[in-house]
Amino acid sequence: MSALKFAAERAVAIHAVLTASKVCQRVFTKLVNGETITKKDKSPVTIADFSAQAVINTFLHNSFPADPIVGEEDSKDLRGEEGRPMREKVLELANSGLDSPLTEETLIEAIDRGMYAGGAHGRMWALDPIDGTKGFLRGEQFAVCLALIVDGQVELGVMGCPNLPVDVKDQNGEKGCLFITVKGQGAFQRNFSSLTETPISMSAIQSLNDASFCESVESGHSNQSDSARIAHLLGITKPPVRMDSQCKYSTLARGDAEVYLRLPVNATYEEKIWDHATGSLLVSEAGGIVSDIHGKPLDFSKGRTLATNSGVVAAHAKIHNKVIEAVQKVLFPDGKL
Ligand SMILES: Nc1ncnc2c1ncn2[C@@H]1O[C@H](COP(=O)(O)OS(=O)(=O)O)[C@@H](OP(=O)(O)O)[C@H]1O
Ligand SMILES: [Mg+2]
Ligand SMILES: [Mg+2]
Ligand SMILES: [Mg+2]
Repeated sequence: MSALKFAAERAVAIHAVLTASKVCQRVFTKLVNGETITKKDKSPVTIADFSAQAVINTFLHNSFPADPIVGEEDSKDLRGEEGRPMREKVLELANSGLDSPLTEETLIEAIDRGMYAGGAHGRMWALDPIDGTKGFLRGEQFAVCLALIVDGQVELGVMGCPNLPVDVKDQNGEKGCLFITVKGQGAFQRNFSSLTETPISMSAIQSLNDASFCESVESGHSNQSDSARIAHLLGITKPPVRMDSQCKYSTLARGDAEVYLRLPVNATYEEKIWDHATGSLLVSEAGGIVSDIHGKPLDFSKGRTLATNSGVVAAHAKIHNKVIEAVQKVLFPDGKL
């Protein structure tokens, strides 16, 4: 019997994401105070974001040296005298997850291997070393997200969610979930503490009255007043589940919520491919449909951003159409785009 497609990539991605997730957990328990810097776009970045990107890029490079990587972070703020204090901490942390230690030079090289421009041809990895950095800093949800994209199609995704309860019904129980998906092979959940993978699928609710929807904690990332109006129109009565990061996608994929709305807050923001690659495949392999607010599939072939899409709407395949109709009614009441 031949091995399943992308078996080697799957194994490497699992090991890389799990190792990076544990590095992030170590950072959180040790610090975090005073270890944050802010990029020009005002988004926070911590020593954990850099260390996780260095660790994952190193694993990828060791196993698939020809594969380019589209990673969120770059080493600009770690360079020179100014960057020294942060660089030294990142080096120590990254090396805590690696068998062969990096030097300052190879650390910078590893991080900057994530600067690929993306595009429609060939293989590439998309990496968000910490998605939901704000959630990470608050001690809430964040996710380490890695995806393999081939010719513009997401083929594989692995997501580490260190703070996500293994069982939604036991919020104080064990935390730390790994989600794994390969196109055509389904979606799976594993606990950090166990090797057993369990298939997951979305819940097929009978009526939207029973549905719950997920959205960002940050109102600057998704328009929460529009989503409240859409929920009302759909007859959704439960309050929104506000959660940081791509944990929203895994929450849908394992059946804990039915709809994910990410509604543009301004006309110029382009969603980043690393913010959606892993999560969108998880949801579609678990029985859902992921599109933009117009019902158009997300197009990962346009470079580092989803330049031709606007927002995100994810829902069970049976109700996705209805959700898009409501989104359009609320966002474009005159039928004009
Ligand atoms: N204006 C705007 N609109 C939409 N999205 C934006 C915007 N600005 C930032 N970002 C990206 O949001 C990523 C965090 O995702 P979430 O909003 O789901 O989580 S959170 O509520 O911010 O914690 C966050 O990812 P990380 O930087 O990896 O945390 C950003 O890439
Ligand atoms: Mg960021
Ligand atoms: Mg992100
Ligand atoms: Mg990030």
